[in-house]
Amino acid sequence: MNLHAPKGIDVENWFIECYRKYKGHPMWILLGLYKGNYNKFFMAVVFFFIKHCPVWVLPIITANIINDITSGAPDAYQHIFIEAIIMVVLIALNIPTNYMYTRYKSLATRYAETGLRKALVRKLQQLSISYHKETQSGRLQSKIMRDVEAVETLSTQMFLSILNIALNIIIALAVTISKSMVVFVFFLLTTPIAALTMVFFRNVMRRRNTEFRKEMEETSAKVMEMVELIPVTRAHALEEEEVHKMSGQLFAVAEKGYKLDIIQSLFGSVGWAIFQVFQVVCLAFTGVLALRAAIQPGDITLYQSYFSTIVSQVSSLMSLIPTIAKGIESVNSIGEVLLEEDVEHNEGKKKLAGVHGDFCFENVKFHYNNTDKNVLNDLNLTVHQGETIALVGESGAGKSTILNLVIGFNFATDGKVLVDGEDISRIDLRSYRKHLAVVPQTSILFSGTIRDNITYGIENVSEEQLQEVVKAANLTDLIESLPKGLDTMVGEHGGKLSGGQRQRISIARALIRNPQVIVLDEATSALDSISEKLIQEALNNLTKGRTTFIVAHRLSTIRDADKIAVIADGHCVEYGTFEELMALKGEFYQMKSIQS
Ligand SMILES: Nc1ncnc2c1ncn2[C@@H]1O[C@H](COP(=O)(O)OP(=O)(O)OP(=O)(O)O)[C@@H](O)[C@H]1O
Repeated sequence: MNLHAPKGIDVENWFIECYRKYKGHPMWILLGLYKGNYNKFFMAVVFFFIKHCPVWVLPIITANIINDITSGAPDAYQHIFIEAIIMVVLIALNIPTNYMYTRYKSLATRYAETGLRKALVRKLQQLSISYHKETQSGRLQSKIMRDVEAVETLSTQMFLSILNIALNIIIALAVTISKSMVVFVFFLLTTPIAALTMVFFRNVMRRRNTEFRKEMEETSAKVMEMVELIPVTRAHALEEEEVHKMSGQLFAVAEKGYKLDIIQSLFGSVGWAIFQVFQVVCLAFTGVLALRAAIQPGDITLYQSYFSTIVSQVSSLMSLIPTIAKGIESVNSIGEVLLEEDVEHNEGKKKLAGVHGDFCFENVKFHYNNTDKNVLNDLNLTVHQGETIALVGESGAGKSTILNLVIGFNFATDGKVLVDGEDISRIDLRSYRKHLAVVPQTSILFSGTIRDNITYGIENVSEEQLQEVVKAANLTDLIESLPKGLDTMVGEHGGKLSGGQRQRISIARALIRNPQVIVLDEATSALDSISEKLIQEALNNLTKGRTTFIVAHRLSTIRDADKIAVIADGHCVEYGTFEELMALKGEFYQMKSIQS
């Protein structure tokens, strides 16, 4: 395939620059997206012109042939023969030129489409985690797929459909002017009325169609709900009531459908009839002109055909308006992401060759962007290399927020978080995170094999290394019980595995990176004692000798931790070992008593 980047252009950066440069001018942006591809568009236009020739030439040749017949000239046979040959050649040319037209058009638009999607994908990878938390993933997905497609449609409409329409109209009018000024004026007067009438009827039908579609969508949602509710309905013996409720909805759809059928048939036939009446008026008008010898009889078919072309092209042009509006909306919607400034900046910051694992929170204050309320308030905490610190506290106390500061997803709004004495906000986070592993509360697996999920992002992992990690994460029994072992597909989001198994794969993923720092948000879901033991052993292997931050829920984790920090009101209210805090008989002691 010849789908390659235009020479000398860094497409992804250019797209962002283009959006910045032409902000607020979607049509310029649209043009800019095709930089480097204009020659392909030009070629597409040339081939389009050739391929489309028969449409314009056929009415002329038909008229000429009729005129030849009616004139009874001696060389009429010869003329008919030559004109037929010209027509056949033009028709035959349509096949190769159509191929060339599609090829050039597709190469230009598909490349821009892919480039735009790639620029969006890269931008999503750069945007801050806060941005992603605040933005619905469905909306972002729709921008990458649907909006880019709408932009592609818009380009095709703007550069080719409109060109097609314009050429059709211009050529029809030009030929008409060259042959008869009277018919040209007739066209000018009647076409707008005919086209507007057609658009009016088309729009009414489209509106009715939309209403019907919405009713259908609502019905389908209700059917889904009914099916999901069947066990509850059955348990309460409410089957008849449900059938009654559903049948009301089904009749409502049927009624809307009936009205739609009637209106469509009525408006469809009225629209058709009006158009035909205009055609008849045109026929009668040109017929009278032919009778008065103002035009040749054969030209009647030519004008009939051009009149029909012009009216349908003008109404198509009007129908394009909603698609164009939707496309412009999509150009802007993509810009919202490409121009978003909430990105992680690493350029020029200190790159870390290694991480020792000492952390220090100095008077850290933190509030989320969308609120002024401090979640962390003068938090002070020191964690030494190799220590495991368990963060405990009530729900909403700020434990996960602390983990986010350790990962560098968020930064202190006041105070400092130091990593090996270096302010984390001055560190190139990509270099820092190479030495960090995160085990989230809900293990995130992707559809692929267990092996892919464990080695995610790491190349050249030896089989011995992998086996070691599998053993340390307590996965040996699970892997051996599967016919395909490590190469078993885990299903979408690891759906074929249990929660405990997914968690151990997450732990193995962390282990294989051999990190110096571990960030662990323990799962809150209850596990049976065997599962809990397997995970605890795996965790012990993982955290050994590494600085570990744990949001702890399990008694065993809290006991094993080197230090426990009790978080309340945004700061650390108690700090010490399990025994020390129990002896203190303070907040931690109370929490433990309630849990017990
Ligand atoms: N993105 C956000 N925007 C605004 N407020 C947030 C955001 N994320 C968390 N918060 C708020 O910050 C506070 C601390 O949340 P955090 O998730 O750190 O608590 P937690 O101690 O981890 O709670 P849990 O144990 O329930 O997970 C809560 O009041 C929460 O509502």
